[in-house]
Amino acid sequence: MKKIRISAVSYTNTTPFIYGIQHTDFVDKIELSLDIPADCAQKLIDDRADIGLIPVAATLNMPEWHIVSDYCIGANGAVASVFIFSNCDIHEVKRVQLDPQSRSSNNLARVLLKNFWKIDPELITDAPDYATPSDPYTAFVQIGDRTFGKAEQYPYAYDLAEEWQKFTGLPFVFAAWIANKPMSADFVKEFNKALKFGLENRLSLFKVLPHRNDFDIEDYLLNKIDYDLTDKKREALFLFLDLIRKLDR
Ligand SMILES: C=C(O[C@@H]1C=C(C(=O)O)C=C[C@H]1O)C(=O)O
Repeated sequence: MKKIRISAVSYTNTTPFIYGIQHTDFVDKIELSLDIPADCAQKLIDDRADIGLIPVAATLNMPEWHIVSDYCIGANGAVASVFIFSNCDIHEVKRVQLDPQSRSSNNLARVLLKNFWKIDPELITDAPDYATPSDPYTAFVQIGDRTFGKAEQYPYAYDLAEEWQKFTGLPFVFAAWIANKPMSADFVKEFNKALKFGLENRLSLFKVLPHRNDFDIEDYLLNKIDYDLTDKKREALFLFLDLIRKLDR
């Protein structure tokens, strides 16, 4: 039988899922690749993968997509790894550099700038001085492991899941397991079982993950990343997609 091709995010927040996939029989049925979020999305769009843990914002560029799991990369309040880092208050920011690895959080930043903070700074993609702007009024979006330990290094660090919750009262979904074609109910059931196994064994995973003095990885994977794709998170996902569609209007 042809193996299902799965592309997952290469960040620490995905390691419980990878652990589950690699420690169950499910591993024999699939071909797994680890990619940055923007590439997970592109592989699914180009049909170089069948399922991806993809940034939800990328679904706006897909003619067909199906959520194939009860789990996601989400947060209920602060997520601790998605920020706008700035040297001045957000209301004084003149330019925002976007993160080349992100699709969801760049759009979340745009949604919040327009609708919550009600400001209109210039947005910069692929800045040559990305993440090290010398101009004090230039802030930057950053996601994933590269943010670990950085919140204390900047006078202003806006956690975008926390700001989204202040704005909407809702949790947030950054990435979900999405297929570009229908998957059988049996496959989905087995997939969920493997992911659940990984989540239930996070304590075993901590024994092999590298320890950091400047960031509490255990707290991050147990309490900050919220993996259940609940009804409230689905509501947030569709509201987010709607707000992105309205951005340029
Ligand atoms: C919370 C996070 O969610 C990530 C954010 C994404 C994005 O902004 O496109 C995509 C995948 C997620 O892994 C994170 O990695 O820090």
